[in-house]
Amino acid sequence: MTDPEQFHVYDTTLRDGAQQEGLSLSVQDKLAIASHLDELGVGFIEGGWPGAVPKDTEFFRRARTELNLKNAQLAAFGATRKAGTTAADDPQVRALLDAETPVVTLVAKSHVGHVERALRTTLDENLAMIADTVGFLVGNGRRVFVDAEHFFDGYRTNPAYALQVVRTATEAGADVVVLCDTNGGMLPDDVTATVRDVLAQTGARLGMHAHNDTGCAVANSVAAVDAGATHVQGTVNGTGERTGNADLITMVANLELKRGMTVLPDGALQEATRIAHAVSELTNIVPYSRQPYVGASAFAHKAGLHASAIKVDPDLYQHTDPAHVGNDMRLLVSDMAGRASVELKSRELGYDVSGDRELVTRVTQRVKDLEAAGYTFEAADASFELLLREEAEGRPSYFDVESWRVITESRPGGDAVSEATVKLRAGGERVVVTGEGNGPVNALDHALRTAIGALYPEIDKLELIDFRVRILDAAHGTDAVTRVLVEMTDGKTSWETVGVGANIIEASWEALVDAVTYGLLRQGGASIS
Ligand SMILES: CC(=O)SCCNC(=O)CCNC(=O)[C@H](O)C(C)(C)COP(=O)(O)OP(=O)(O)OC[C@H]1O[C@@H](n2cnc3c(N)ncnc32)[C@H](O)[C@@H]1OP(=O)(O)O
Ligand SMILES: CC(=O)C(=O)O
Repeated sequence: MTDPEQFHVYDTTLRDGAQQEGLSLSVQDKLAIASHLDELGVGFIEGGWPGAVPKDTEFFRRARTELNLKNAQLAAFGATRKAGTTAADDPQVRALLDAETPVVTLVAKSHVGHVERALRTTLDENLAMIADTVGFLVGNGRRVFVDAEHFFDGYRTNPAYALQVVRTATEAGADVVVLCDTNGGMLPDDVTATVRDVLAQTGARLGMHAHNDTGCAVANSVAAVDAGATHVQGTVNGTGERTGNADLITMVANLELKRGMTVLPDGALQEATRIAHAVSELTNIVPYSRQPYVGASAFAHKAGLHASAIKVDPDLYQHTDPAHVGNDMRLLVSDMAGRASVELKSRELGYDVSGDRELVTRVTQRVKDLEAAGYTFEAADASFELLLREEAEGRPSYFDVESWRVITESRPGGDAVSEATVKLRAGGERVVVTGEGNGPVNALDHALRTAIGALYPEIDKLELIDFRVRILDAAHGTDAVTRVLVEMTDGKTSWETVGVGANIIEASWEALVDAVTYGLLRQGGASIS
């Protein structure tokens, strides 16, 4: 790895990332996220604004004893002192010292319009606030980074003043002046030109803090590095105020894999997918499947022609090896599949069908026909696997359904209840059972479990965890064809199946029977119907 001092990866998930609408992190969440960030190997973790946000004050207090950081240093974030006072007398500056972090990052105004209208002070007093606050913190043993807020807009409006801010901060002892695209309106060429200029005119160590309002936060950060910045700020998964901050993971992956830099400890980038998902869990944000590098779809291939080239060499349709970021290639089978897609998907599921061209052609055609009728296999691997087995060697059969029936009754003053009757043959016996439930699918599930439970006790381990219904032809109203996807788990892993029918219960039953059949197959139960 490059000396972490020469290039700073600075994470602000816990501060600017937490400024995202809808996100509220507890102190415990923040401590857990900080541990993940440290594992990712970032050099600095900005924990929050002590003295302004009570949870952040508490975070720094607990971090002293509860965090055992191996790679990162903690940074406390805050503002320059108030106008007309001194840093030593400003309680918010004191709170930064009280956080007891090795690093303090100060936000400072660098745009004349903001000094005059938001801070409502003079340009000279703003420079004095910067010099005094940086000097006071450095004098108290802190390493100081200065976030020059609205720098790029400020540089356009009054470049001389923006440069004065950079010089003032540096002369007062700031290690890095971070140029902030606070409103996120920049494009990469603006950033490159500005960073080059500022570097040439000040010689200061520069960093970049980008927001994503033009969709260019990562590109702007890379452009800043290309122009000479040696400190980048971002948030895991790109959370942050408005449209978010530069996604730190995309940014470091680009720097390592596209620019050939080594900005994380050896092997850390391979943990990126796991850590991005762990942070999604802790922030309670559903992972974004199309997220570059680490999203579930980042290396998922759907088009048949892509699959046919990938069969020869995955690099033909991938910009990098997913293993570099701990992700996996996936093949999706759908109506856009060709034989190569079916062959590679089968291999992914553990079946080598490469020698059986006829089988592959048959399966491909059935997938296309079924998709035309409303099925979708890309989200239902288990149904695809059952179809493959059916074509290859016959469907595993644990029970043969003769018929089913379900009624739903509404009783005055109570909730509606459903009762299902299922007739089937299993283990050489004909079984007729009933089951009750709070809805028709629940009642059918109970009846099926009762019918085969004695023969296949492993069914107890199987649990339905998700049930999604989609109307395929909404123009038909209640006549429309329905698609049901169900997800089942055995506690270790989960699988999805699909059912389609004009009747919602028929579609659900088909998906349920597939899910149970696949579950029994996974449990290794002998097929004895
Ligand atoms: C670009 C960024 O994302 S920076 C990070 C922003 N983060 C946050 O704002 C989250 C935490 N913020 C807070 O808890 C509160 O807003 C506080 C404690 C900072 C300030 O709260 P309050 O004193 O109640 O005032 P309010 O939120 O209305 O802000 C206005 C005050 O901040 C001052 N101010 C505004 N921007 C800055 C700045 N960059 N540096 C210093 N002071 C500033 C204004 O001059 C005004 O001060 P005044 O009341 O003395 O005139
Ligand atoms: C400092 C900061 O968060 C910004 O300027 O966007």
